[in-house]
Amino acid sequence: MTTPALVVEGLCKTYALPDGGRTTAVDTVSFTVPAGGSLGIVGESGSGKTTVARMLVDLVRPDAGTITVNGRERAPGGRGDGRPRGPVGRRAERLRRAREIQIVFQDPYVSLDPRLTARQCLHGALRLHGRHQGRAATTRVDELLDQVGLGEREADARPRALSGGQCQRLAIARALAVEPEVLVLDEAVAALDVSIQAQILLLLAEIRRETGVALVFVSHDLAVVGHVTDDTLVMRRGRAVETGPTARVLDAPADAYTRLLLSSVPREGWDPAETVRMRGRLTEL
Ligand SMILES: Nc1ncnc2c1ncn2[C@@H]1O[C@H](COP(=O)(O)OP(=O)(O)OP(=O)(O)O)[C@@H](O)[C@H]1O
Repeated sequence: MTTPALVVEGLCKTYALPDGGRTTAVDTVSFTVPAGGSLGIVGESGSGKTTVARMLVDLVRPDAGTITVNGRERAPGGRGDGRPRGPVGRRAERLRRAREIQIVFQDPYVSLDPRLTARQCLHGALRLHGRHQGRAATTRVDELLDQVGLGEREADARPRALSGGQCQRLAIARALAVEPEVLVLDEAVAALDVSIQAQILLLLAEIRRETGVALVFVSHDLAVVGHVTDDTLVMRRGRAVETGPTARVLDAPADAYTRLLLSSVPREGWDPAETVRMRGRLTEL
């Protein structure tokens, strides 16, 4: 059997509250993404999706649990194998971990450097990770631009001269420049028009096929997750309430909360009052 791209076991996170108490954001969440697989993490606002995504890329330190990429366990907080390191060693370890898992956020205008053209941004990522140099780097940048569908004009434009969809393509190319094992997309199409969303979703499916990168797709939008993932994990109040093949979870949800999420999506003959009633029954549980 091939080693899974990502194994997450018993991930927990609580945050301090101003009154001195703590709130549980993520409670014992576990999942596996096979090599080249794609997992959707869905749930309403506040269910803990972003906290999971941020723990995967070292932006939030888990209280407990393990994250294993391609059979190699990531120690919490980027400590690597636990050996003492100087600043150079710590930087090398940080970069090594970044090459395992990359993330694309909702707002590319915030995550991209406004001073750099698309081409400069990609050259910078290759240089930082020592991926390619000289002519090989130029060729690789052209390949990446082509892979995400950015042309000559966009290549020499800065983010403010690009549309939201083009910026998101650039953010995806920058993540791919690092050749990660796992790509996390945190609400990566949420801010885009529906037609642009569709283009980015198709692009991600193509990239997965071509590169074999495993995807973790965090979204509040069940329709989006339905298009790009093999498996879906549903989160409620920090816990995984249901997980399984996406088609099964969306067509025959086993959990009442998943049924509520599905019933909240407007469609022909939709009855919002029934959704409100379902929510009322669920909060009593
Ligand atoms: N830095 C923080 N300090 C305190 N509480 C936090 C912090 N970050 C998140 N939380 C709380 O943790 C819970 C989970 O938040 P999280 O952002 O992970 O949820 P989410 O499902 O991604 O929601 P959204 O889609 O709105 O981003 C929420 O109750 C939130 O208020």
